[in-house]
Amino acid sequence: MPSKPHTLSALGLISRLSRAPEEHKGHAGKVILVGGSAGMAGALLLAGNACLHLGAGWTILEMLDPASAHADHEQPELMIRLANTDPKQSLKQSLPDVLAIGPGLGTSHFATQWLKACLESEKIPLVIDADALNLIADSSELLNALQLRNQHYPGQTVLTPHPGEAARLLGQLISDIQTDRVSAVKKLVSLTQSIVILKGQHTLIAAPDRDILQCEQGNPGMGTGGMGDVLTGSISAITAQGVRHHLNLWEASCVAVQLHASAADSLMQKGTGPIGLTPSETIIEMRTLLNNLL
Ligand SMILES: NC(=O)C1=CN([C@@H]2O[C@H](COP(=O)(O)OP(=O)(O)OC[C@H]3O[C@@H](n4cnc5c(N)ncnc54)[C@H](OP(=O)(O)O)[C@@H]3O)[C@@H](O)[C@H]2O)[C@@H](O)CC1
Ligand SMILES: Nc1ncnc2c1ncn2[C@@H]1O[C@H](COP(=O)(O)OP(=O)(O)O)[C@@H](O)[C@H]1O
Repeated sequence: MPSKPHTLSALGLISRLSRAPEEHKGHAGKVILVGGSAGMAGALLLAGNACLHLGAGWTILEMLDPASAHADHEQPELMIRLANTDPKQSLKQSLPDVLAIGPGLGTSHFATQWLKACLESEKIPLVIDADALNLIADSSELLNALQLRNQHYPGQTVLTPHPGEAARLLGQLISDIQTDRVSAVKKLVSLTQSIVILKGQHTLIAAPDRDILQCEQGNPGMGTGGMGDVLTGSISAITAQGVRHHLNLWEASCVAVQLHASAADSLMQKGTGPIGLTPSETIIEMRTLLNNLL
């Protein structure tokens, strides 16, 4: 991998998501997103809303918090259910095209069981975010399971750490990560053998045997809780459509990162931000940009 990253330029791939007249929801794929423990249901709802608005055929939320596991009247399209106490069995029955775990997941024993089941799941794309990354940082058993998954199914797992999560994974300080982000993303790839999206200003995307790419879009208006959850839902939706529209997880991740940051820039140009720019507004702007680029 060269030390100077190339510029991310992935929006041209969006035309592959164009829909033929006969297509139905089965062609857009089924996504299961796991997270939403007590007090953090919003994180999973944001990821779910992004997934729905970016085009997944079915969006299913496995919500860990019983008090939040009910239909959302604002967004009844989301299939929200209480996370099953037998995650392995649940995943076997649901047959998702894409799995994502982390937004608002927490670090409970139940959260760990779900993460284990996701890491041991069959060969489907897996997005790992937020607390799921923190759990891996704290457990050599989970890290081994992640490495093993990548040995069996290379290119099927993407991690989306912000600098805080990256620091925990590498056992470094956030300041070390930010001083040399290219070196940090290389270390994360080497440690996990995954596709890695190191978020923050000038997000980096890297993977084994690929050039490192740097996103030139984005702005500090994106510094609002929930913005990363939107990215997780977006990667999942684009990957799910990619299964039948010839976009792999790497390509879908590149598209989602650039679309996410470009939507935030577009909103800022219109005066919706940087101050007060919300993740929910960003989802709707991403949908508009995506449809304009088909
Ligand atoms: N509506 C909801 O329910 C929401 C729920 N959420 C859920 O909350 C859970 C906790 O997740 P979290 O990310 O808020 O806290 P955490 O992992 O402790 O890291 C924060 C620290 O990391 C750093 N840092 C981050 N970005 C950085 C950057 N660009 N550049 C540099 N540093 C950066 C920074 O450290 P500092 O610089 O302050 O030392 C910051 O303080 C998780 O499950 C999540 O899904 C959220 O999604 C929000 C919406
Ligand atoms: N100054 C910035 N410039 C560009 N992008 C930013 C900036 N600050 C935050 N972002 C982006 O916003 C998102 C924040 O994600 P994250 O920290 O995981 O949020 P949360 O955990 O609250 O959902 C990431 O995509 C990150 O790249």
